[in-house]
Amino acid sequence: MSKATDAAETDPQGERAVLRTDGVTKRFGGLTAVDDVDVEVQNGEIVGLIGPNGAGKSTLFNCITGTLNADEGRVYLQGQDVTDWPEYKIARAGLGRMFQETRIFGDMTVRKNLLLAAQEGGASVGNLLRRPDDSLLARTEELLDYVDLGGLADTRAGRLSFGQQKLIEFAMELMAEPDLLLMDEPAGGINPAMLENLIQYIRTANEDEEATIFLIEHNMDFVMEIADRIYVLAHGERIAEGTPEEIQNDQRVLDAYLGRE
Ligand SMILES: Nc1ncnc2c1ncn2[C@@H]1O[C@H](COP(=O)(O)OP(=O)(O)OP(=O)(O)O)[C@@H](O)[C@H]1O
Repeated sequence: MSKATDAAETDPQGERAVLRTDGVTKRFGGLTAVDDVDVEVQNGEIVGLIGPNGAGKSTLFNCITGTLNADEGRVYLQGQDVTDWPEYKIARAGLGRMFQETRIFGDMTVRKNLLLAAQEGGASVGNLLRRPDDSLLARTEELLDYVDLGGLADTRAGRLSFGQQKLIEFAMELMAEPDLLLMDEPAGGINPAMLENLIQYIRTANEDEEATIFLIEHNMDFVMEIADRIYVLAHGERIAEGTPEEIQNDQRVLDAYLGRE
């Protein structure tokens, strides 16, 4: 491969960013669901993505993961241009995604679910080779302890509550040691009493596991408490970026939520 080709496949600007999108645009027929959006997530950050219903948040996530092809713009993961890569290859390059619904195997034990996740995750193929089985099992226990579910390793996953299943799913994602974890409404459907715990679990993973996290969230209290920085989309456009405090005091954001644009 020539030097020139190499250069074209790397991020010309944000080498330090785990994720950078440059002018990502996605249209569905006449509707521009994501309009020229730039976002950047640095290593170790927890970044929120908010906006009213239909703002384009999920579509932007889908363009990042390769579930959808952007019509315009580029997506860089760890400085590498992954825009035209298939979804599985982007996942293997270190991008994890946690959906609102869980993908747990209900008939299997919690431990088995975690071990399977380690095998599935792209980065973890290498991990499996590097890690002896014992250490993979130890890792399972460690992650279950993180989310205070250590006692449930031998329980059938289908017997757990929705909130517990979400925590298992979170632990499953961490098994693959992603460079970046995209989370789709982690607080959705979680019992309000458990929300503080969830914030703590995500923070611990961020600090101890160096998990970099980009999350869509409708629960404002939750996202304001957990995020280092927040991006706001409305009608596909990025209308604001800043700390939770800046975002809460941004008139454009208030207007967008009140439908006053
Ligand atoms: N596959 C699709 N085909 C046609 N239109 C779509 C498709 N996916 C999304 N849209 C439209 O694109 C716009 C953005 O949708 P998207 O789901 O990305 O918004 P969102 O911010 O995630 O919304 P919500 O918070 O309600 O989940 C909406 O108007 C939606 O109807």
